[in-house]
Amino acid sequence: MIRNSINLLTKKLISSTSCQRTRMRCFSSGATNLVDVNVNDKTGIAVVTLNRPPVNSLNLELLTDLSKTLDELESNRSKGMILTSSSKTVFSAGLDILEMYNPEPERSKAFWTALQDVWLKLYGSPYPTAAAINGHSPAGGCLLAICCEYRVMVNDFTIGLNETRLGISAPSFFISSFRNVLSTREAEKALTLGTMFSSDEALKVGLVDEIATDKADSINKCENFLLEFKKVSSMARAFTKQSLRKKDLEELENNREQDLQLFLFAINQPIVQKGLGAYIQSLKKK
Ligand SMILES: CC/C=C\C/C=C\C/C=C\CC/C=C/CC(=O)SCCNC(=O)CCNC(=O)[C@H](O)C(C)(C)COP(=O)(O)OP(=O)(O)OC[C@H]1O[C@@H](n2cnc3c(N)ncnc32)[C@H](O)[C@@H]1OP(=O)(O)O
Repeated sequence: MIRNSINLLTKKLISSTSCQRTRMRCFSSGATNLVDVNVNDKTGIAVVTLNRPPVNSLNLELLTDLSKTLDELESNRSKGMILTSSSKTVFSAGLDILEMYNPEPERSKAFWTALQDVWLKLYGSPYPTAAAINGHSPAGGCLLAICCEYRVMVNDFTIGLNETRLGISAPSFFISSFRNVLSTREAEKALTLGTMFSSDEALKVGLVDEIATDKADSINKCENFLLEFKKVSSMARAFTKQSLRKKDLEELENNREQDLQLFLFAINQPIVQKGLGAYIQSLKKK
């Protein structure tokens, strides 16, 4: 994937004049409506909205749609992407726990592979990315946000990688993108404690970059961030970002099968199944 991106950057260099003239058109993410894409014709910035009520939990279908969307943005030479949610209170509840409970082997494999794909494409995207976090963002929800280069969070919600609170360790690619945002010290403290930060705490520690009053304000602030790149060569920008993230990206790319087997092994442990069952019940009893 990194090689593909570098090839793409080289092609961009060769045809940079015509690229700059290209204007992006609206497109849909595919057959379902789990991801809505809205491209601003004037700025070329795409607002990508997760749309899987009630809490945007990331199941195979949502991840597959998101992955396709990221492919389309890259092939359309997107000017930038803002990731947000159609829910009023939840950005994303993280991985769909039902994908891990009583797992069906082939589906679990496809599910984790789709998550790996999304992470590689979002974390390594050549176009600039920002998250308008308009609701709670635990675990896999936080993962999507930290893959982006900038985060604006609406007040009064929570965000964090809380896996240890659920009795598991965050997978290594979750950890590497978290450490890309926070200092190693802050990341270690938050990951081991499974801290869920309030919007204000997240701002203080640097997990988010700005606070917004509502969704529209968060999108507006993300857009302002992305528009700053108008002054910067898109190729130089993308190359710099990918160079900084290269080690993390290669770490997963070179160990995808091992990472998959670790996930399959973990979810197939009886003790994990028992814990997942209890957790699902606790969410339903709320
Ligand atoms: C838990 C994992 C344990 C073990 C796995 C073991 C090994 C696996 C190895 C590696 C993978 C590890 C990686 C994990 C990363 C993850 O992302 S795990 C998911 C973690 N997410 C959460 O813990 C969030 C749980 N949800 C909430 O806290 C709240 O729902 C939330 C604050 C997001 C919203 O609150 P609220 O608006 O009040 O909504 P409800 O709580 O009432 O929920 C509405 C319905 O949605 C269902 N639901 C909520 N979250 C999930 C989810 N993540 N997956 C599936 N379903 C979810 C909830 O049950 C309600 O359903 P109902 O309407 O009652 O049928």
